[in-house]
Formats: sequence, structure tokens, C-alpha cells
Amino acid sequence: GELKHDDLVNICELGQGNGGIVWKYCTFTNIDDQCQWFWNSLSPKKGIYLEVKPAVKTQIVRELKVLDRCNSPYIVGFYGTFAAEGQINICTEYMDGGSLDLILKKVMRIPEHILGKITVAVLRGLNYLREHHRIMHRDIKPSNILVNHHGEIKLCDFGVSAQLINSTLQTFIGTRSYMSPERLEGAHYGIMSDIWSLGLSLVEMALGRYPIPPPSIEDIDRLFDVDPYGNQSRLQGYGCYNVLAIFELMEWIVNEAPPSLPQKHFSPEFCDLIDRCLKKSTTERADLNTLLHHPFYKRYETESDNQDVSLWIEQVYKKDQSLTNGNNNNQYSRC
Ligand SMILES: O=C(NOCCO)c1oc2ccncc2c1Nc1ccc(C2CC2)cc1F
Ligand SMILES: [Mg+2]
Repeated sequence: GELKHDDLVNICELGQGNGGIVWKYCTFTNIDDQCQWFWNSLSPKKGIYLEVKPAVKTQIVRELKVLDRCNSPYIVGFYGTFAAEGQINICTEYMDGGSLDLILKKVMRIPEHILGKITVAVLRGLNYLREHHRIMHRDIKPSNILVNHHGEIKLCDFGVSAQLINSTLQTFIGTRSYMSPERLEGAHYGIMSDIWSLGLSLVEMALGRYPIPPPSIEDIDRLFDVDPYGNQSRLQGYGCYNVLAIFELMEWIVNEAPPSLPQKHFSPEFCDLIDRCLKKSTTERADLNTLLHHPFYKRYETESDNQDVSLWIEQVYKKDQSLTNGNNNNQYSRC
């Protein structure tokens, strides 16, 4: 339905999203002129600030309404969108486990069986977007994969509005790039580019650090000589980890060999899936259908529920809470 700005009263600020402030909202409904709060409909609103003509904003809002018909267990729920105060506001389902980049900051790295569930969810989400909406995601990375305490894993921030893609500096990359070599070279790109981004994201979550430039064997041993919740400081784990400037990084992705997983620490199926996702040539890279039949995917697709993910998420936040000696600013706290 048509959400108006005064339908939403902001409760508190969730934290700085990389696209601006992400707010946690409640919607309230007038019943016999009495306002009633429905806590169950907590919905963080995303505000994307755009300096574009009103006609362009109207078109973006119209295009985003496609999200009303976007229903999949692997896609974050959509509650409505409206333009206000120079922003495009997008109200979505609240995912109380946050995004995987946030989770990764709390643990050294994500174990393979959890990454298996993440792979299943992302591939099914990509397949849903392609089969039902004929779109690719365009921005697969850990911060755009959200989880909740039920163990559900869902995608967000995908390119559903062509006008919004044109209006925002989609070329703006930030400090890291999950973009495929062909996309960085300005060549035509499509779903195969999402497959590269998935591969790179999985390697980052498996190792616990952005994998370009690839860590040396010594770095790997240092990263893995502590348990996933090791107390060793992250910096020690990195060894001579140098952060490349964004342009050097893009050059590396285009010119150097792609990263891979160390066979010593991961299953052959996982290593093989990563190698197939990170082929620099799109003709050699695995496509979506191939991956939906890959042994690594097959190993996890049968598990119907995500109780293991739910338990793991709970552990992550419990450990985090104990570290922050109980101040309740964790993701589960209601404002
Ligand atoms: O947020 C975006 N980029 O993040 C940049 C900084 O944080 C973004 O970029 C787009 C480009 C084209 N069409 C849409 C979007 C969109 N937002 C978006 C898309 C889908 C959903 C689905 C309900 C889950 C929610 C969204 F907020
Ligand atoms: Mg995002």
C-alpha cells in the first residue's frame, strides 16, 4: 500500500548503513482514532539520498513497487517505499541477526557448514530473482546478505529499479570490490558477475579477511592456528596484510590469478565450487544451473531447517555480549 512518511515514527537509529542512516521503525494504525503500536512490524527503513528531479524520484518509487511481488524465503521482505525529504525510503523486514559483514567482525571466520547454508540461500535467491523477475542482483557481498535468529538467510539491496541504478553512482566502489573482472573492465556483464561476487564473498567469510591480495601460506597458517573464537588479536592473524588502494585492487582482480581456498582447511567440494565461481573468464565460470547441481550445494540443500544456523547466530551474539560485558547494544536489543 501507499506508505506516507507520517505513517512511520522513527524509534531509534540502528546504525550507519553504508548508504546513510538505517532507522528502525514501527508502523502504527489508527483504530477508532486510538494509535496503537504494532511491535511485530518493526521495519528498518533504508534512506537513499538522491539529488534528482522529482519526476525521476517518482519513476524510482514506481519501479521499486515491483518489490511488492517479490516473495521468496531468500529475499528480505518489502513493506513499502516513499520519497520524502530528498530521500527514497525503502521499508523492509527487520533481520535481527544483521548482515554477514557485521557477523564476520564478531567472529574470526565463518565455519564451512554455515557457509554451505549461505551458499544454498544465495543461489536460491539469485535463481528466484532470475526466474520470477528476470533480474540479476548486481551487488552480492557480505553486507547484502542478512540473517535472523530463526536461522533464515536473505538477500537485499539488489538492482530492481533501473532508474535507481542510473541515478546512484553504481560505479562508486568504496574500499573493496566484489565486482567481476569483466565488470571492472567495463565489458558487458550479467548473472555470471553475481557468481564471481558470491565466490569472492565466500572466500572472505571462510578466511576471515578480504582475499585480495591472496594471503600467503604463512598468513593462512597464522589465520588458522587459533579456534574460530580465538582471542588472538585479528592483526596478528593477518601477518603482513597490506590493504591495497582501490585502484591497485581492481588492477589485481583483472590481471592476477583469482584467489582460492587452501585444501588443508576446507573440503574438496567447497574448494572446487570456489574455483568454478572465480574463473576469470565468464565462459569457464560456472553458471547458476551448474552450481545448483554442484556436490557442495547438494550436501546442504537437503537440510530443510536452519536450526544449525540459528544456534550458531545465537552463539555469535552471546559471545559478543559476554565480550562487551553485557551492555545490551547487540542486534537483538529492542530500542
Ligand atoms: O540499497 C541499495 N543499495 O545500497 C547502497 C547503499 O546502502 C539499492 O540499490 C538499488 C538499485 C536498484 N534498485 C534497488 C536498490 C537498492 N535497495 C533495495 C533493493 C531491494 C530491496 C528488497 C526489499 C529487499 C531493498 C532495498 F533497499
Ligand atoms: Mg547494502
